Parts: sequence; C-alpha cells; structure tokens
Amino acid sequence: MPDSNSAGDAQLAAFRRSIDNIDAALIHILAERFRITQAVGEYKAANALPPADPGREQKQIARLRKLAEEARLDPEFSEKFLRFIIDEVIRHHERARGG
Ligand SMILES: O=C(O)C(=O)C[C@]1(C(=O)O)C=C[C@@H](O)C=C1
Repeated sequence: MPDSNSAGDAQLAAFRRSIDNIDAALIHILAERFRITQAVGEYKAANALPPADPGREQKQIARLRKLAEEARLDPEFSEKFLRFIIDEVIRHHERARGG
C-alpha cells in the first residue's frame, strides 16, 4: 500500500521529478519555436507577407492530429494546443508589421 502522506510519498515524488523535467523541456522547445517564429514575423513584415497563412495552418493541424493519434494523445487537445500557439504567433507577427 503506497504511503498516503504526500510529504513522505517517494513514488509520487519520483513521478513529479519526471513531470518537472518534461515541463522544462516543453518550455525550452516553446522558447525555440518562438525564436524561429519571431524571425518569420520579421521576414514577413519586411516582405509585405500576411501574418497568417490559413493553408499552412490547415496542413500543420492535419499533420499534428495524425501524429497525436499515433502517439495515443487526444487529437482534439493537440489541435487546440497548436491553435493556441499559432494564434499567439499571429499576434506577434501583427505587432512586427506595426499592427
Ligand atoms: O509558417 C508561417 O508562415 C508562420 O508564420 C508560422 C505559423 C506557425 O506558428 O506555425 C504562424 C502563422 C501562420 O498562419 C502559419 C504558421
């Protein structure tokens, strides 16, 4: 029977160490993605390209949904997560072009 005292629960502490590592990796990956999209935003602003590209987004979402299914991750959640990130990127792109 596992120790129900959370302060002394070694199993829960081990799970949480793994969660902490995964969360740190997510932050680093997101930071890297936003570094790249910042460069994309500057490129689009300099070349009078529109901030959003709905065709590209559709392809990304379809690809991600398929990957999610293969990884047994909820595709609806995956789409919402990507949508949330892309919407933020579009806001950054609009700011980069002075909008
Ligand atoms: O690929 C682009 O054109 C981007 O600006 C990047 C990105 C994304 O974050 O993935 C953001 C906005 C576009 O609508 C499509 C994709």
